[in-house]
Amino acid sequence: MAGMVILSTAYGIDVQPEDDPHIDISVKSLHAMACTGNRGFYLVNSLPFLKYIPEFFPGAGFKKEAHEWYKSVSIMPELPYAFVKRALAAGTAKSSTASRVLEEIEGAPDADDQETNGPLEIAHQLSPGSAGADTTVSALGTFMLAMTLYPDVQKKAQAATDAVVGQGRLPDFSDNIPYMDAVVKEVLRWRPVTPLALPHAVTADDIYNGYRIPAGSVVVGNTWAILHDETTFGLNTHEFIPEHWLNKDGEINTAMREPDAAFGFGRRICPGKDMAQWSVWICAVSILATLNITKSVDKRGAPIEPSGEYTSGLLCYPIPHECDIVPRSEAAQAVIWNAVSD
Ligand code: HEM
Repeated sequence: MAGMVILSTAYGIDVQPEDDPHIDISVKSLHAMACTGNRGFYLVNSLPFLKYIPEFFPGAGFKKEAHEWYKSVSIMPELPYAFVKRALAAGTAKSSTASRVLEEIEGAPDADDQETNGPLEIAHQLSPGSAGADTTVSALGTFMLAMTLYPDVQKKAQAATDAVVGQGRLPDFSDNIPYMDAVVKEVLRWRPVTPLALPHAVTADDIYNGYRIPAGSVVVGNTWAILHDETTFGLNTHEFIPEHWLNKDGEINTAMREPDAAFGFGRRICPGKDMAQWSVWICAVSILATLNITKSVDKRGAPIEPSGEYTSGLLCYPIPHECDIVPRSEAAQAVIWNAVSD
């Protein structure tokens, strides 16, 4: 779903339900980024001369991986770019970010300037749209985990949703449900998708807390620490508590420090952050309006506890867990059937 929304908005691509080449290549590339994005994950990050050792050398397995991953990461921007170019030429392109950018560039006076508008450069600038797919999937996985582990939060969120939406329809973006806004923010805070954000480089010499940071140094924003800081969020930051984001009137507290820390920092902050939060919001609120999520039970009737474990890397995903998902009522079931048959 996340990949479909992003590829359709960014490139006007209708994703195939199965074995879609754009999704496949994004999954492979994002896996590569997840494995390599954290600074220091590979020894070659700290000892750059290691990149010159031959591939057959003991301990040089990273070079083989790099070769494989390089292929997917290079194709990822080119594939959807070629799709849009073909569609524009054939007059079949749907309106998308890429089609609009390309049309604009083609009409510009310096359209032939390969230095600034080379196809690959454009493709690379557009490509990170795929960055949103896996990150959104991870956040939705965390949402399902939180709902399984925190039934009281689930009930509260359902009550808040019912009070606005009622029983006979699915929620939509016009529904103002601050508690659900807080649930989404808490999903991104409790288990941030990129706990160490993305490494940045310092552009000019700097001094911070008495430490000299020369230009060019790599700095890593500790998203996890920022989002678990009790001086900002109050107590129990290791628990899933949407109230961390609410003021005493039950509205989103707009005075929070670094409310978007889950999306990185500075000029390179995630440009898809609004789309991401609204994508997670509409999924979460639609799920809670119609379905109950509970822990599965084993043969003896004992609840199966989710491990709560995550993968490690640049992007972290919850390890899949068992849970039971059932319609909340016959009315909810009818709403689901109507939505599916539309
Ligand atoms: C829950 C979902 C998401 C999370 C947690 C997330 C998080 C991040 C983070 C931490 C960064 C690095 C920022 C930095 O360097 O400081 C980033 C970059 C980026 N994200 Fe997202 N993201 C999400 C969804 C999306 C979506 C939906 C899109 C696009 C539709 C998107 C597009 C991008 C792009 C293009 C960049 C690179 C920006 C740059 O380097 O200038 N992301 N994201």
